[in-house]
Order: sequence, then C-alpha cells, then structure tokens
Amino acid sequence: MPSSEFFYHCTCGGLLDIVHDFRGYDAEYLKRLFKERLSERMTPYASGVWRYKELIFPELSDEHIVTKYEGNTGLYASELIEKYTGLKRVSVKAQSENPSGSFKDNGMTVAVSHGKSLGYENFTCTSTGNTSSSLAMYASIANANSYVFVPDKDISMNKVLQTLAYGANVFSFSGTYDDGIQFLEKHSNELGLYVCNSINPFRIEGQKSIIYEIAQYLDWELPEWIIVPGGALSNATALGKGLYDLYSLGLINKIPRVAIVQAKGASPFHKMVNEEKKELTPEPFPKTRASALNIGNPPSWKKALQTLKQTDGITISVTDEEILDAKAIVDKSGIGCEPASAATIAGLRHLVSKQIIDKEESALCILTGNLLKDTDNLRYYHLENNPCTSFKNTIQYSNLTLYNISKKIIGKNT
Ligand SMILES: N[C@@H](CCOP(=O)(O)O)C(=O)O
Repeated sequence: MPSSEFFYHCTCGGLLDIVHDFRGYDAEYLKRLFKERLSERMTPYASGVWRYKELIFPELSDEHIVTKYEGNTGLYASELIEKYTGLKRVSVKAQSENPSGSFKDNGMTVAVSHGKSLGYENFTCTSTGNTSSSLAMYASIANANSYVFVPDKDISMNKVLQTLAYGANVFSFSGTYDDGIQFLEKHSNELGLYVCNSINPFRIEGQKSIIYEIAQYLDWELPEWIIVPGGALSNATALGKGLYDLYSLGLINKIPRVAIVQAKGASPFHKMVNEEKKELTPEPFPKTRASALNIGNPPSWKKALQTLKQTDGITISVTDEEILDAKAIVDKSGIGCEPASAATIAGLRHLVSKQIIDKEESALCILTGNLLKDTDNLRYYHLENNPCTSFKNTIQYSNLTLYNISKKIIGKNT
C-alpha cells in the first residue's frame, strides 16, 4: 500500500514543480563528480540520468532506484542533415537509443523509482505509445503492475504492441490523450494508481538529464540553439528547467535559445505564442501523422512558456509532409528516428531558410524516438506514397534476371 496519496496539481490549478536547494554545490566539484561517474558500470550511477542524481532527486536512497542504465545516448553530426538544414554546425542527440526507444525513459526511471519508494505497486499513464512503452518496461523491472490508457486511433500500433509485450494491462478508449489525462486526474487516487505522465513533476526532473548529458559531452559549452518537438511539452519544460539549473550552478555560462516545433495539425501552443494570446485554446481534434504529437491540450504549456521566456525562445509549426521528408533524411543518415523527432529537423530547415537562425550559428536537435516505433509511416512513405521505389515489385527469381537488374541500378548509382 502506498504511504500517501500523490497529487500533481497545486491548489492554484497549475502543475506542481520540484524546487531544489542547490546552495553549497560547487561547479568544479560537480563537473569532477559527473566525470568520475562516466566509468561506473552496472551501478545506478552508470545511468545517464542517475549520474546527475544530486540535481534530480538527491533525497532518494539508492535501494529504491529502478534503472535500465538509460540515457548515455549518442550525439551525432551528419553531412546529409547539414545539407538539408543549410546549417554547417548541426548535431542531433539520439534519445531514440534509450532502452525502450524514446526519451521518456529519462523521466520514467525517476517517476517509477519515486512511486516505488512511496510503496505503490500499481502504475498508470495515458499515452500515444512512447510513455506507455517506457512505463510498462520500468514497471516490469520493478515487479509492479502497469495500467495503460491508449486512444483507439491516430497512434502507432508498434508502440501499443511494445507496451503489451512488456506486460502492461492496456485499455483502448475512444478519445484523445487529453481525455485520458482528464480521466487520470479525476480517478487515479481513488483507484490507487501512481500516474507516470509528465503532469508528474518527477518525470520532468528525470528529463532534465538530457540537457545535462549534452552539456557534459560538449565540455559544458552548448550550441546557440536547441530544437525540440512540442506535443505534451514536457520535453521543452525539462529542457528549460535543466538549462536554468546548469546556468545557476555555473556549469554553463550562456543559455542557448530554444525552438519548439509543433506539427501543423496539432499546434495549439504555437498558435497561442504566435497570436500573442495569454491562454492556450485547446484543439479538440488534433491530427498529425507524427502521432506522438497528437495532443490538443498540452498539460505543461505554462511551464513551456516559462522555457521560452528564460531562453528567448521561439515556436514554429511544420506540415506532415515536411516532417516525413526530414525523417527520410535522418533515417538515410543512418541515425534514424520516428516522425515526431524529425519535426525538429524540418523546423530547423524552415528557421534557417527564413534567416531566423543564421547559417553561421550552431544548433542541436533532440530526436525523441526510434525509427522502428512507427512502421506505418515507413510503409506509407517508402512504399505507398513513393511510386519510384525499387523495392515495390518483387522480381521473379533467376540468377541472371537479378544480376541484370542489379547491375543496371548499381550502375546508375555509381
Ligand atoms: N507522446 C506522448 C504523449 C505525452 O505523454 P507525457 O508522457 O508527456 O504525459 C506519449 O508517448 O504518450
């Protein structure tokens, strides 16, 4: 039985936030500590999240940590991406290399560890698929149960199957992610469920590690721009909070500008910022092929707005076509990502072409999910939508036929 109920909202109606007292921490000491931990193996500190425990959840005792050594993901540069975006200095952080294939693991390890430390055995979330896969994986590692609510359309089946495979109890419902959040806000305590969506502030604390890791890899000097996709806006929220931590601790001496990219069909936050409105108007029917961004009422919009203010940030929206074209570039570069992640590359291309980002500036895009998370879009782009693909028609087997056809194609490519 949990030792207490856990609430996510403040009495003012806003989401709760975790405030740390970092007084007494010295930047040089922290740099040394985080560097030493890079050589940890098979201890919680080998995790790219728990390496930074002092800045995330210092009070948690190590025995409660539920980890799969998440984080430690690659930072890559690619000529193809440079050419496509028009920027010479661009890199990507592949959060897609996390154990369940998305950036959600950075936050989920912290939320599930916190829930376990309170005595919870039943964990829940509503999800378009990445959050649920991540939760299901950590709940199983923690010998706990997961109960997951997924919309019955406009999500990726691969993610639902991954969630089921990790052993979650999956409830499919007719409605959106936003309806699912409302349901959990109302009933989770009564059902004894610990909510692992990003309305839970411990998720945000864990996700801050993404920017900590980037800063450490880059020797505490960040690029001029960081680009993130915007759906529920937890990514942008954690990015802003993490940047503020790094700056106030003296670990970095300049805060990069943040660009949040939404899909046109689900862009309530971008519209609000663009139209200089004070409140977000929810979109009841969000619709984009980048299903992880199918969110019309992002719970963290107020926190994400804070990120924009603190970083002199901007927002932009891109079409599904732009997203899928950008994704094809990321995939072809050998890095690979799911559609939502590629919104960052599409957005960057746009911002460079409009000269909002100067060609001489540097940028880093956060890729949130793995290429195999969404094979429907791969099929759509490479097989259904593309009449020229050489994989489309099966060739009747004969050594000579295959030889002649391949010789013709290889000859054309060399
Ligand atoms: N794309 C997300 C939706 C947002 O979830 P949350 O974890 O930020 O609450 C998903 O994978 O479900």
